[in-house]
Amino acid sequence: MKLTEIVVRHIKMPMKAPFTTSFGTIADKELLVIEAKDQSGIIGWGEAVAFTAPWYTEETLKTTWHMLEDFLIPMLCQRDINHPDEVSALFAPIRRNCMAKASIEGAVWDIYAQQTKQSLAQALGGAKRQIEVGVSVGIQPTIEQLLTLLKQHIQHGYKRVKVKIKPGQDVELVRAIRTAFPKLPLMVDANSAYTLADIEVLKQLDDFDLLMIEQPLAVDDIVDHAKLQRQLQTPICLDESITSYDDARRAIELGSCGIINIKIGRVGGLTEAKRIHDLCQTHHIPVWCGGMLEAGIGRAHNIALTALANFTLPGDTAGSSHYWYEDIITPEVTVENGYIAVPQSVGIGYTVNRETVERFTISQKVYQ
Ligand SMILES: O=C(O)CCC(=O)C1=CC=C[C@@H](O)[C@@H]1C(=O)O
Ligand SMILES: [Mg+2]
Repeated sequence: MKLTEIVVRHIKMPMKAPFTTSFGTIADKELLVIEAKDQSGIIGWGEAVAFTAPWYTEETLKTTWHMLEDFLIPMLCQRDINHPDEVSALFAPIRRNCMAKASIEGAVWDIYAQQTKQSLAQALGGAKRQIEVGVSVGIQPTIEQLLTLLKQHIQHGYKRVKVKIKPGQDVELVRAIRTAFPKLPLMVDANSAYTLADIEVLKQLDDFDLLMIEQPLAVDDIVDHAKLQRQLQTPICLDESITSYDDARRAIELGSCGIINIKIGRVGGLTEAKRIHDLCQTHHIPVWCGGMLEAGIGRAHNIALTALANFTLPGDTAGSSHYWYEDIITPEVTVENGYIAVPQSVGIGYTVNRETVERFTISQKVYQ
């Protein structure tokens, strides 16, 4: 395939409920929609998931667009590609900027799946017909509001719930949840809010039968994560620390985690996500698919990836209506009894609704 035209659209979508973390609140999600066309007219879709500020990783929506415009699109446009795996090899000389790379690589995978008349899940090697999903809950103003929300999610059938913790809002918060929901499959995400000095607090979390503790320590500290894991019974799940196959390899070798959260954007694309999945499978490390409050295109990519066998834990890919009044794909992603059906039609398996995308578009640019 040869990409002959790429359209980048900056869109802004109002969220049904703002998502609050210790770094701030996202009330409207801004993202880039990537539309790539090959020489035969097939269109593939990708989504750039970086936030507008660099608190989760160093990338932002603006840096993503800069990387696409000045480096990645010129490297890719008009070049002959036999398989999407070649894209990450082509981008290898560019350091990091994983979300920028993943956005356009995802569109190439979509085109490839259509060319080879497979669903994206099949093209990746995924055989699951349905995937188990959980939900991630942002910080709530009070514990009562959090418990009310959790009750709704449990009634909705989500297979597990993830809540945010930070120093001062941890042990007692988890105790309150456990008291209200003794059997709830529950995990916590700290987004790097702790250091090894907090080990006594983190050890107390072992009392609550948590599925895992996500990213307790610094992003670049797999050594301290290994020290912490040796003292905890609860598995550590790494999120921000894993941006590549090699990060995962080192973390596994050191014993820094028992579980890995794979986000396609964070690791630079579907090819790298699949490599990390395969590596973890070999080492008996279960994985699950993280979320970046994706619109429908990113959500479709997450679903396809999760169809791979070692995604044995429910991910954060909740249904479209959990986030959006209106998603940009038809049909929207729906969850039934905690499952999403993996589309079997060719490509991402959902149709991008151009009218909706245009309504949400702030600016756009065409590259040839
Ligand atoms: O997409 C979702 O619903 C999951 C969102 C989510 O939990 C996160 C998204 C981005 C940054 C974090 O706050 C958090 C995470 O770390 O996984
Ligand atoms: Mg996380």
